[in-house]
Amino acid sequence: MALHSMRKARECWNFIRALHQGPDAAPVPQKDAVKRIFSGIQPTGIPHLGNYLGAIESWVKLQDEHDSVLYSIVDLHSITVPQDPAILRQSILDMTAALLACGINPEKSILFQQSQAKTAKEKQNGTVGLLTYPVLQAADILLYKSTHVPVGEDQVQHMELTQDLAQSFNKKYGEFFPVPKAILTSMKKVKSLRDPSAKMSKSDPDKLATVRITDSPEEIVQKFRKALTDFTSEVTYEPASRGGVSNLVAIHAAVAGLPVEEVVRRSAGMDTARYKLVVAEAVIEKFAPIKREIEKLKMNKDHLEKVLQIGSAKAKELAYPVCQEAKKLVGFL
Ligand SMILES: Nc1ncnc2c1ncn2[C@@H]1O[C@H](COP(=O)(O)OC(=O)[C@@H](N)Cc2c[nH]c3ccccc23)[C@@H](O)[C@H]1O
Repeated sequence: MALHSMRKARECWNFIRALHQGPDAAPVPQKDAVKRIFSGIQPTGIPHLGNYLGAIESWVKLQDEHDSVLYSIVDLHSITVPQDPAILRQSILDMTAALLACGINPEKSILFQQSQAKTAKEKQNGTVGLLTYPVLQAADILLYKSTHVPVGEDQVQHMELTQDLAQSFNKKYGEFFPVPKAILTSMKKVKSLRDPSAKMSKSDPDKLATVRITDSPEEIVQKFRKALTDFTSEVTYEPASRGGVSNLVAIHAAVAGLPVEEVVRRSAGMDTARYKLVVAEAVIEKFAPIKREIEKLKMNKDHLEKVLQIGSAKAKELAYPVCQEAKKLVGFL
């Protein structure tokens, strides 16, 4: 999300807030609410290492640890750039297959399609929330009274706006929305393989920068072989001064499930050229079963559609009373 859009959204919110200035309700301290986990991913393209280590892997753990967990395939967010309808439709199913293959279990969490889980009434009320990306994201989160949002570092600004919106609403109408907290993993910012100062991203024009879950072993080896490091051949973990090799160490530790120190210890005496192949091998091993499962799931379109239909209906059920109560508080109902 470009910074200027973020600023615009904040300006927009301040404007809305100014319009609504009236006698403020007394601030009520937040109670310990039931925990509700919520997160989302855009259906554009195959998830990459950053999505996986920064978000999806922790989503899988969280569904085991908490009772109320929702994951949204945020198709409404994806149309901020032009999308071919047939490709978008397919991408939503592909993302469903990828998330299921990564371990998202619809018995443990609600996996749903954002556009299908908006209540009918809300659609008619089409607000600024549907027009500005960060405000729509805040609406996603607040609509389910979410308390915790597992995301990568790039979403922190959006979380701050969401917190602002929740607090402002509560200040005016009394405690209603929990102020949601971001949950960040140790891999909150997986770096580009070609530029360790930038995050790994789906839209990177340099195809070698981003490792996708479904890349072939050959592609993965090629991408790591070409990963930008420095002129020191030793493998160390010094993110501030050796961003490239440290990113490889962090990825290696995460996919192998080992502490960074252990990974560094095991690579003693190895040069970075050889180490890149070790990391590539670890990533190939991690993604191989997921890749196989994606291929299997993609053959069963009916199943994928069913999962989304059921998930979207459940999400809608949770959203409806929140939406109604919010409308009552505001005076729409
Ligand atoms: N290089 C990286 N390193 C670590 N984590 C990363 C990296 N790249 C991506 N991520 C994380 O992956 C998740 C999905 O990314 P999206 O860009 O689809 O994510 C997005 O575009 C959101 N705006 C989607 C969204 C819409 N509504 C929401 C409500 C709650 C949470 C998220 C959403 C994210 O957690 C993202 O932080």
